[in-house]
Amino acid sequence: KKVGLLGIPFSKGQPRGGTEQGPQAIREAGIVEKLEQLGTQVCDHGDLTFDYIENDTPDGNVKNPRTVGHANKKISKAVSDIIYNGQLCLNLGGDHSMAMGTIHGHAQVEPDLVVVWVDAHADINTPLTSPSGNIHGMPLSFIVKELDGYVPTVKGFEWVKPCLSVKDLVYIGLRDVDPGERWIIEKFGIKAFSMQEVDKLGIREVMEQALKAIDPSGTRPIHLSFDVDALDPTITPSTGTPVHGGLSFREGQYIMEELANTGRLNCIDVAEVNPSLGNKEENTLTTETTLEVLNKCFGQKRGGGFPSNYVMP
Ligand SMILES: N[C@@H](CC/C=C/[B-](O)(O)O)C(=O)O
Ligand SMILES: [Mn+2]
Ligand SMILES: [Mn+2]
Repeated sequence: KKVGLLGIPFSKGQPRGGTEQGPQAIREAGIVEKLEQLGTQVCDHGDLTFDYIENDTPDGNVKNPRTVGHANKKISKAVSDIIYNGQLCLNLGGDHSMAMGTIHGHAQVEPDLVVVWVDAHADINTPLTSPSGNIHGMPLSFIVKELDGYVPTVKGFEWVKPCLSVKDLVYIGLRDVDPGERWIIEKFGIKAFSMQEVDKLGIREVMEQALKAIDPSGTRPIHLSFDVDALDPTITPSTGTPVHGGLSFREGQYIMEELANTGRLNCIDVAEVNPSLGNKEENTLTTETTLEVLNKCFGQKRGGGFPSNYVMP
């Protein structure tokens, strides 16, 4: 499958500038070359450009609503087109508010998708439960059908059609979940493997149970939304909301290897890389770690490999 690469240089879902430099940092780390080395054809769709709405005052406590809403409408369209063209859509963010658009867009073409959300955070606060008003903590609440009655209309989001059921969502890596989010997870029985379950069960068992929970028949398209802050901050320091006790480099790679093995990864978000946070080596560490984890989605094997045309000298 060809990979359609889409840059989403966006930061208005949270207050720290810098995630708009995420796509460039991941590109400069060599993502295209790496994919091509793995024998994957890459169609680089470039970076989206966004309109910053003038005096975008908060709606309730929701910050930058029109700018974020408008951006995600554009993201949704762009992702729909890439998926419609049969490409594996690789979205380079940008803050995690982008996932409202990427999942919405993916679902327009593949409504039977399931979502694997790898993150320290649940990102399912509603505008009324959010402690910060930052939309990168709310993307799922706008698109989950069962939350329709709990999410007030927000200026700029009139276009959003809830497109995901709670039974088609699974979390891996949670360790900083707000009360409203925990209530939603329990009330709707959302499958959630926090770092406690990762420690208790081990990553192999977590992946087995996670995939069985959302896709027991092993047939559905998978949307991976990967927030780099799911990994331990010692290996991805340049991110806006770091939380200690994260996934190890090996656990991160294992998750991606197991998702790649399904052969049904159709859309991947890489969110919350913020090159403006941390120093040069922390930036390099963050993007190199991200690439080393991400390349396992595309067939990079820790056991090694050789090109199909390899001739032993
Ligand atoms: N739960 C917090 C933190 C949100 C974190 C968002 B992130 O996962 O995309 O980094 C909030 O709602 O403000
Ligand atoms: Mn996060
Ligand atoms: Mn997130």
